[in-house]
Amino acid sequence: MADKIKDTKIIFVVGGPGSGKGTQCEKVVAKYGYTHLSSGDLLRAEVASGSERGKTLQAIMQKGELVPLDTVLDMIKDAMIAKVDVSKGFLIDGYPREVKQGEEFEKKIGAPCLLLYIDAKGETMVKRLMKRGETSGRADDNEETIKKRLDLYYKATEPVIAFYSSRGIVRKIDSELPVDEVFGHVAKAIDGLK
Ligand SMILES: Nc1ncnc2c1ncn2[C@H]1C[C@H](O)[C@@H](COP(=O)(O)OP(=O)(O)O)O1
Ligand SMILES: [Mg+2]
Repeated sequence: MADKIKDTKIIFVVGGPGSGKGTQCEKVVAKYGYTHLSSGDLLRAEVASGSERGKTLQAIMQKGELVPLDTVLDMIKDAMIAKVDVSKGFLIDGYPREVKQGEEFEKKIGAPCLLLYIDAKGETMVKRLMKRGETSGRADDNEETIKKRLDLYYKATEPVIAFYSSRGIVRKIDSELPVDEVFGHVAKAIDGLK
């Protein structure tokens, strides 16, 4: 795993809930053929499977809390292993949620070459999530859980950005702009990779 991963780009996509991570990742997949792994989507798939593990996860996610570190990391790692032979790069969307998750990822998988920091204002994220909640069917897209997710984002995830900034791999993307303009900046950051 470690050997194969060495030649594959790993990009962390970090931002608050509703900032537009998933939207931008889809566009990166279309243009660059990277593999998009959303930690939230992986977890929701586990919930949908109806497994015992899924039931435990659902209760945690419904409260807007973080699921245990090892669970998410194992799921991401399995998904990466499944794709490593055919993948030009990996977009790790919504992970790390806290500095410790980043450290564990690097120990078990590898180092990111870029962190895309998808940045939107708190009020913008709430607005987008409330709108998404009308159709997403996501148990956590409701006002009460959104508030908890935002609080946790500011407390746990913003330190992740500071942590990787010191390494010089963070590109801050203004996600208040229209989707295509945001993507213009995302593409520039990816094109800048060696
Ligand atoms: N730049 C942008 N302008 C307007 N709406 C946007 C946007 N980026 C995303 N959205 C919309 C699409 C979704 O309904 C909602 C949340 O986007 P998302 O990609 O699902 O966010 P995330 O994956 O970060 O939670 O906001
Ligand atoms: Mg998402």
